[in-house]
Order: sequence, then structure tokens, then C-alpha cells
Amino acid sequence: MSQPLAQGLRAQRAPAWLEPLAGLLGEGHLLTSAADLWAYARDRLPYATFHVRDGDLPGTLPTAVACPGGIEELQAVVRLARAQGVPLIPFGAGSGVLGGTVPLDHELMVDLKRLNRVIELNETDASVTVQAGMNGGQFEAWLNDRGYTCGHLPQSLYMSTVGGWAACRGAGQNSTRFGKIEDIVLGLAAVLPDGRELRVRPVARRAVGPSVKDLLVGSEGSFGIITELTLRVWRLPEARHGVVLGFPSLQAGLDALRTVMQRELRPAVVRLYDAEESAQRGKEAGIGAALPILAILEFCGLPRLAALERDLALEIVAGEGGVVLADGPYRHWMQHRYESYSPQWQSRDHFMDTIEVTGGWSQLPQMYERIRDGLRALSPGMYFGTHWSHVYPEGACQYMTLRLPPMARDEALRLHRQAWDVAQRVCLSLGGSISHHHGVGVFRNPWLKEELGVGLELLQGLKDHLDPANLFVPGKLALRGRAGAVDIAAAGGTTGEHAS
Ligand SMILES: Cc1cc2nc3c(=O)[nH]c(=O)nc-3n(C[C@H](O)[C@H](O)[C@H](O)COP(=O)(O)OP(=O)(O)OC[C@H]3O[C@@H](n4cnc5c(N)ncnc54)[C@H](O)[C@@H]3O)c2cc1C
Repeated sequence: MSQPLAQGLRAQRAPAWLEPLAGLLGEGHLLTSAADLWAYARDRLPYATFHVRDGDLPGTLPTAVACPGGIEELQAVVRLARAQGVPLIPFGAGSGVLGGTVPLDHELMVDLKRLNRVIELNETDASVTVQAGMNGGQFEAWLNDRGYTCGHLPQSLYMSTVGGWAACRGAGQNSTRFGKIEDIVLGLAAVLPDGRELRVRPVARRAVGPSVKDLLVGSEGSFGIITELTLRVWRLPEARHGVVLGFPSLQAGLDALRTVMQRELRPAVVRLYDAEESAQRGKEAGIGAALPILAILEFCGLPRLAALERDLALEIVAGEGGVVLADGPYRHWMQHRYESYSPQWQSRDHFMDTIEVTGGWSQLPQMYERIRDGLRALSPGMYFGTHWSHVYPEGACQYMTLRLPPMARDEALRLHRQAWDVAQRVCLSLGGSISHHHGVGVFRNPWLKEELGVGLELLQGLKDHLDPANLFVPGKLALRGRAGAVDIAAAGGTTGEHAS
């Protein structure tokens, strides 16, 4: 502890546990400087960005940041926190966009980035075991060097950790072929709130009751800290065939994608853009009045098989009036696929956010139109663009971008929250799911009760059992918060119900 404690630190907590914590972590691995505490007071939740760029905190400062160097050290941190009643938040890389790592009550941040080793590549079982704090980009590069990919390639690949992928139940850009992270995780290890280690051995499949693994995957740190993951791996594809398509209508594009999936073809990349986004990306390729809708498909794998799948898909596309266009938009997308676009808008005082939901094919057209019309009614100046990626035989992820022009922050925050409410409620009313892969964090709390029904009580019961003192990531995942903690939902004036 080389720096004085920052403002916002709760003085009564400091003497009780900071010194022993510093002792067990060793020199340089407990951060308490004001700069460090500010850096860990937010993630990529846009609501947090809107506050931080004005010099405000979205929640509170953390009390300190612990950086354990191994599993036993992490267990010791958890036991000390439990003994002292210290709330904590596991921290991967802070790329979450729902406020999962935003401290609401001066929590201790537990940064996992020192747990950053690949433990074993098992080429016979086609699996790799990796520590949870490893950077996603470094992990994928390590695999690529050996001829493999883990198939999970989120846009945030280089700014996220492997553990964060599993904790948030994320989806990579090739998920249509390789699955979401819950399809890729074979086994895991985690430290529970009482300090014990939970291990789920990696096996192909099992039938021993409900999946314990899936209690951790998607629990966003509330039930335990994931320390190790065993993931599926695939050989790097020998061939890639990217195609760019123009469709005469959005419905024709949706129907083509549905048929491609229901005929059991396996594109790795599927992206269908609405007219707004198509116009921005596809003009040079031929998007216009006759073909207002752009789509990108990629098939990969063994050269003959990938080419055959592409050709079969193109027959389906032609049946819906789709036309193959010049491949500029595919090459552009490949080149920029890991870049983040939000800073360019947010640094210019715009209020930008993205909302991803899941709908069945029968629900998606209405889901799109009702959300679009609802947002236009709310604010005619709001930008609204949508694409459909992460596609299944049953339905797809609908990924929406909203952008408000510069305006007074209070007014923008009110419109921003109302826009979320419209999108989530339309989705619920049509029977979809309010999140496909970004997770819940704190910002989605208001809509979880309607999403999960009695299921939310089951999660709360499990939480109460595992973590009776409510120390792991309190107040997130719509689970009970701590008395006196910042309530971001209430601060935003949402009309939704809060579970706490
Ligand atoms: C520009 C941009 C693009 C994005 N693109 C995608 C995308 O394509 N696909 C996608 O799925 N997401 C995407 N995201 C969201 C985000 O990157 C993912 O949710 C990512 O998986 C979070 O990983 P992280 O390591 O940064 O987690 P953090 O933000 O550090 O943590 C997120 C949550 O998980 C918990 N947590 C983190 N690590 C652990 C652990 N080891 N054990 C238990 N709990 C843990 C935290 O407490 C927190 O609640 C994007 C975000 C940005 C900013």
C-alpha cells in the first residue's frame, strides 16, 4: 500500500482488513491510489460513461483493488472478505456493458488478470484448459499459433478475459457455427463465497441432475469466482468463403437466413442489416432502392465442404430474391471486426448505447418494428439501426444501436432509460428474451423479474444459500442489494420493478 486511501473510502472499514489483505497479496498487488480506484469505478456501461465524462461516478469508488496471483491467494482473499464482511466484485477486463463491475457500495475489486496461463491443450479431446483472467486476444493467438481456435471471437476479444466471457454468457461473432460460450465451456473451477473450490470436470456430456456448470456460466460473479475453464477447440479453418448479399426487403433477408439455418447449413458469420445500417455499409457494393437490405455470410472449414455449404445457401438466397454483391463490405467488416465504435460518438457528447435481445423468427419482424416505432415516438432525433447476427433454426439475436444527439445530460438520461424500457418491454410482450449475450449487470435489473418470473426466486434462494452475507457482487443480476448501496435503476427513474 504505497498510496493514501482515496476519498470515498469508508474509514471504519479500512483498519479492519486492508493491512492483512495487503500482507497476503504481497508488494504491489493491492491498489488503493485515487487513480486506481477511479479506474475501477466503471465498466463500459454507457450510463457510466455519460457520468464519467462529466467527472461524476456512476456508483461509488471501490475501497481497494486486490490482484491475487494464484487460486490459493484468491481463496485467502475470499476467506478474509467473508470473515470481515467485505463485499467484493470479481473484475476481468471491465469491458462489460451492463455495469456488472460498477461498485455500488465501496466493494473490494478482485482483479483476476494475474491468473493468465494456458494450463493444457488436449489435442485428443479437442479441449483447452485456461485460467480465467487470461486476455481473450492473447488466448486466441496462443491457440492460433498451434493451429486451433476456440471459436469464441467477440468484438471485444482484445479487451475482455476468458472468465468474463463465461461469467456474462457471451457470444462471439462466429457463434452461429461454434456456439455461444455456454456451448463451448466443457468444465470449470470456481471459488465459492465460503472460499471452497468448486470443480466441474470437463466431459463431453453428463446426466447427473441439473447442470452445476450452468449455475456458474452467466452468474456474473454472484455465485462464485471462475478461476479456470476448459473450452472446446477446433482446427483453424482451411478455407473461408465470405459473401455479400443484397435483398429486396428485410422480410426476404430474414426468411433467407431462417431457411439457411433450418436446412442445417452452418455459416460461421451471419449479419443481416436493416435499411438504416445497410445504407451506411453497402452503397458502394450496390445497396439502393431495389436492394435496400445488406447481408454478410461466411462459411469456413474444409475447403470442399465450406464451398458446398456456401453454394447451397446461395440457392436459398436466390429463392428469396437475394443477389450476390461485390465483397467490399465483407472485407471491411473482417478488417474492423474487433474495433469499438462507441468512443467516437461518446467523446462528441452523443449518448450512444446498444441493446441486444433474442426473438423467434415469428416474433422478430414485429419486435423490430414496434421497438423502432416506439423509439421514434419517444425522440424523433434518435438514431436507431439494427442488425441480426447469432442466428439459430429457432430465431436470432436482434442487436440495436441507439444514439441521441448532444443535449442536456438529465434529458438524455431520461430518454435513454425510456428507450431501454420500450425495447425491453416490447421484447417481453412478444415472448422474446431481454438479453442474448451482454448479460444483466445492474442496468437490466428492472426487467429481470418479468423475464424470469418464479425463476428469479430460485436464483435468489441459491444466492442466499451460497452467500448468506451477500458479499459477492451484491445488487447485480437483479438479486438483493445491500442497504444504503447506490440504486442505479432508481437514479435513472425507470418504471420497472426492482427485485430488492
Ligand atoms: C466494444 C465492445 C464490444 C463488445 N462485444 C461483445 C461481443 O461481441 N460479444 C459479447 O458477448 N460481449 C461483448 N461485449 C461485452 C463484454 O466485452 C463481454 O461481456 C465480456 O465477456 C466481458 O468480459 P470482461 O473480462 O471484460 O468482464 P468484466 O467486464 O470485467 O466483468 C463482467 C461481469 O462478469 C464478472 N466476472 C468477470 N470475470 C469473472 C470471473 N472470472 N468469475 C466470475 N465473475 C466474473 C464481473 O464481476 C462482472 O459482473 C462488448 C463490449 C464492448 C465494450
